[in-house]
Amino acid sequence: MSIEVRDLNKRYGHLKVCDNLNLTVESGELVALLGPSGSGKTTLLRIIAGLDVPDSGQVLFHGEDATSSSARERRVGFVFQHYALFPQMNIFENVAFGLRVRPKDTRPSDAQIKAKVMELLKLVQLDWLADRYPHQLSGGQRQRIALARALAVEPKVLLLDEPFGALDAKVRKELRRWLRRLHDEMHVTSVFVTHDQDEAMEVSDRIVVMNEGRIEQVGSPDEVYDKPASPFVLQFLGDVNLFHGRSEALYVRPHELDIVEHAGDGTWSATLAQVLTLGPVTRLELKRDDEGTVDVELPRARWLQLRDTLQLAPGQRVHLQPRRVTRFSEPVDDPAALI
Ligand SMILES: Nc1ncnc2c1ncn2[C@@H]1O[C@H](COP(=O)(O)OP(=O)(O)OP(=O)(O)O)[C@@H](O)[C@H]1O
Repeated sequence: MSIEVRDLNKRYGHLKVCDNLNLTVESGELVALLGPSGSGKTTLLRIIAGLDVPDSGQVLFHGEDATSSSARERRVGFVFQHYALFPQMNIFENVAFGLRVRPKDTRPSDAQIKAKVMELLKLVQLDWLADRYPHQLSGGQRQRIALARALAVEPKVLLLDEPFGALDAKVRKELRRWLRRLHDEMHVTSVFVTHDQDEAMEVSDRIVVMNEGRIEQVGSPDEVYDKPASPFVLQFLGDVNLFHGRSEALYVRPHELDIVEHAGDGTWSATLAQVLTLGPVTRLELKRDDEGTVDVELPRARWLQLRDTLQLAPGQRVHLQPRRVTRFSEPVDDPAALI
């Protein structure tokens, strides 16, 4: 089931939350809506779901106008950040719920419901928890059950709003990989809201980067990272150093800078201020002559080699060689304000 959004607009008072959005999600794709808080991701997701009505524009499901059809008619499944499982029902009944409340003529038999629920619980690898109650599960397990429950009614489209937002970093990471694998097995067209660029990069086929109600760029994780369409995208997808050229802004990511022994064409000079070891990576903070700072990230082995050969220590002058520079002609006054 493909999804198409055409010329979509939505305002809350004076605030344009969806500003003429156009987007196509292909059948079977997993797409992330990525952007800072307030950029309109959830509103767009809710409009796709049929939970919110746009001021103008259309939502098409499989080429057919669905703008005025209800969430139920659209057959979408949801998973939210704080998905409330029914506390008084055990896990089996939570997953079975959507099937049990179907009208009589389309409701499966008890045996069919049992088979379907157990199949889904196996799919999310939690069939051994069928008799437990939600409060007896960890947060990560609850989100997996929430997903099984959403899938029970065989949705044509799966919509996930920060589904792992409330979980700790390690569990989030595990669930991301797990969601990717699950999607590869199921191929349900899925749209996934996140403000976490690593999550979007790791899970999705394509990323839609949003900012202030507009779509800044749509592309594969590699495309948006390697060929950002705007300074906003570049800065939102990771740390970056900004240098001002004559008529352009030059951006270099910390890991795209190296330290070299001699000044040369295209090198910059700065003073080493701090050295921080972050596992396999060493992060250097340097002071520029214009009072700004530059961050450099080196593999730890490279740092140790440089430190020993160049006798590097805080206070020392060093030469920086960028491996890659991204240029935008628009000068940006305050890049921090964009994030
Ligand atoms: N029902 C509403 N009434 C008024 N304003 C709203 C309503 N829903 C959302 N907004 C505003 O619209 C803007 C976009 O909200 P939305 O939830 O879509 O953003 P988001 O990108 O999902 O942000 P977050 O990551 O914080 O959830 C915000 O400024 C929000 O305050």
